[in-house]
Amino acid sequence: MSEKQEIWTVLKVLTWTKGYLAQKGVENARLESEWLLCGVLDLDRVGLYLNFDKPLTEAELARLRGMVARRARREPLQYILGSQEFMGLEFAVTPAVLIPRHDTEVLVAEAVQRAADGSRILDIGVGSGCIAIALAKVLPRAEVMGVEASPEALALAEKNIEANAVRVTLFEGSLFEPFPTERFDLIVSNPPYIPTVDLESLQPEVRDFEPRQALDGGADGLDFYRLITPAAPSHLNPGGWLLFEVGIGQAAAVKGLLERTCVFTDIFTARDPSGIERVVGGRLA
Ligand SMILES: C[S@@+](CC[C@H](N)C(=O)[O-])C[C@H]1O[C@@H](n2cnc3c(N)ncnc32)[C@H](O)[C@@H]1O
Repeated sequence: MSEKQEIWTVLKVLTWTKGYLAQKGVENARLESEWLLCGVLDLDRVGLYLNFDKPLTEAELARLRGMVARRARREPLQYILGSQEFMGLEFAVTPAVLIPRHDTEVLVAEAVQRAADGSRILDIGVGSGCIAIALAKVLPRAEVMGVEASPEALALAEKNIEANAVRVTLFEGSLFEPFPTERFDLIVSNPPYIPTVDLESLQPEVRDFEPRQALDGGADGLDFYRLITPAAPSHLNPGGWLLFEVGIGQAAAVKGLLERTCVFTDIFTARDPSGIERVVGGRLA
């Protein structure tokens, strides 16, 4: 987009942006360009299509240029636009939190099936708050709590709780630290689970922008499952459930961790829409 007096219509900008982002290695460059333009013009995609002939103002072009430059550096679209949809809810996101993934909706769905409306629920590693907030929305009488080690993530999760008008209580700390004697009916966690050696080969959007603290699961990616699983029984009510999201190829190992405690029954795995075993859970006997 040069500075000279050219008329930059929505369609022309869209075509240019798509080509530029594709050249920079951005997948789905056309769709992402549409989302960026929607963000700048405050339109939905239908509105964008209906305004293909509309020229952008200088201010709109300047704003778009900034956003396109960020995306070309492979910053995730969601950080640029500042939000991500999850379970039909809107979540503010910043580089302080992992961007909620649709695969994580499987964990929420499995949790909802096992919770009662009055359940006491703990989400370990709340991040943006997507899991805890979705659970509180579906189970409005549940007592939902979340623990998070990052104060910046906690501050954002608080905003998302308010914006989604749910009741979730947050605690700063590591794993069960804020709850020495508390027991829950359901403990859920999508912990960091990327093996440390794999971090450098992640796509740039993840490797260079999402928080390490949300990704690094230790040498084999299983550190958090090893910490949480043996500690969970003393924080669960009898019959209470422990449910994890797991990374690709980790389900068998995490299932093994639950089995080795000898106190979990009804151990199960659940697949995401791509057929990958994404959730592992068990019930305290
Ligand atoms: C994979 S992210 C999941 C975030 C969110 N629950 C989601 O599903 O999108 C893991 C989260 O755990 C947090 N975390 C890392 N170590 C922790 C610890 N020791 N105690 C509590 N939270 C921790 C990270 O800061 C991050 O927000």
